[in-house]
Amino acid sequence: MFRRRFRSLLRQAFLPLPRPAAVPRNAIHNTPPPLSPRMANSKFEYVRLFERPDSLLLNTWIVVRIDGRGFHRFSARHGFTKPNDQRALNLMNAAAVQVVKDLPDITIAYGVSDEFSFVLHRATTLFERRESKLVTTITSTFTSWYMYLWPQYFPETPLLPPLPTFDGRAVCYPTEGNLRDYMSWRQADCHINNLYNTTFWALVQQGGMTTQEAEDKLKGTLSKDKNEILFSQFKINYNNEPEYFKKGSVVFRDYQDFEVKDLLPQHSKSSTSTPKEKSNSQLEKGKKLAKKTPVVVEHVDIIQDEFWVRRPWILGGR
Ligand SMILES: Nc1nc2c(ncn2[C@@H]2O[C@H](COP(=O)(O)OP(=O)(O)OP(=O)(O)O)[C@@H](O)[C@H]2O)c(=O)[nH]1
Ligand SMILES: [Mg+2]
Ligand SMILES: [Mg+2]
Repeated sequence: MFRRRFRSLLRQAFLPLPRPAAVPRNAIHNTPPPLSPRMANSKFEYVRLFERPDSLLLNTWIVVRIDGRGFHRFSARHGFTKPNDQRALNLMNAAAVQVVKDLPDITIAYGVSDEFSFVLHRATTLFERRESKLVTTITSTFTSWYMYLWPQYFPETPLLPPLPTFDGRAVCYPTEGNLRDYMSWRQADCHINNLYNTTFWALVQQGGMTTQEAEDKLKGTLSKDKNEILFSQFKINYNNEPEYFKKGSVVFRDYQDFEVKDLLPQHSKSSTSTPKEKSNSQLEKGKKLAKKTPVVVEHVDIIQDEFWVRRPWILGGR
């Protein structure tokens, strides 16, 4: 009796693991599968089983951030002025405006240096929220426009290889608070880098230091120290530096007040305050309105509440 049970346990322990249902034998052994009515197109179609679904989590804010590849070298090769090249920043902004115009689901974008973050509304269903499709579309649309618009912004400077390319990534933020913190993080980074770069290049260009000497001087300094160096040595009041450089660039649709009511969720008159589902015609109307609304670029604070409170459609629409 005991021996029989022991044998059966032993048998069970060595039973082969069940094969995962989704991966057919032919996918592993590279032999053509038997044709089934569902795979009637060609014997090769089974290779689709290797593709993985990559839809981003529902009901989360999607941020696609693109960043220039090797722009340290690219900017030197094309003679960008230091620390900020107005033409280069204008070109980045112009390309970003085209991306926002092309994709109405982008509610806001923020750019600094060689990067841009594009925010897709948490309700978006664009490309079924497929990560690779969103990231590659936004990145390549931006890159194409950057190349196309180059001569307008650098009429005297031909574009030289290696041509500009951008990488892209998507991150989902589950709450409005997380998204606001992300945007604040990028803008705070802009301020920190700009203060550093402004002081660094003042020491080099006006103070006659080598880049190594300037780097050594700034090592371990705080913001107030850099402000002090700028003011005492170069009579530069950092607060008076252009907002463009201090705040970066915020790109968004500038709706008029009377249009905003069409964009925000309507609350039903019943006791519950759940927003009503929008009908298809309302959604279409919203899309049309988005298409004809000007996309603007501003250099304003997005860390404090004011920007968001004054533009409720950015986070509240849909
Ligand atoms: N002179 C000048 N350089 C700029 C300007 N904007 C961006 N850059 C350069 O672009 C670089 C962007 O930094 P990163 O994105 O961290 O570095 P990267 O060289 O692009 O390298 P990867 O992004 O890792 O490929 C800066 O360090 C600058 O060298 C500008 O307005 N003027
Ligand atoms: Mg870069
Ligand atoms: Mg960068």
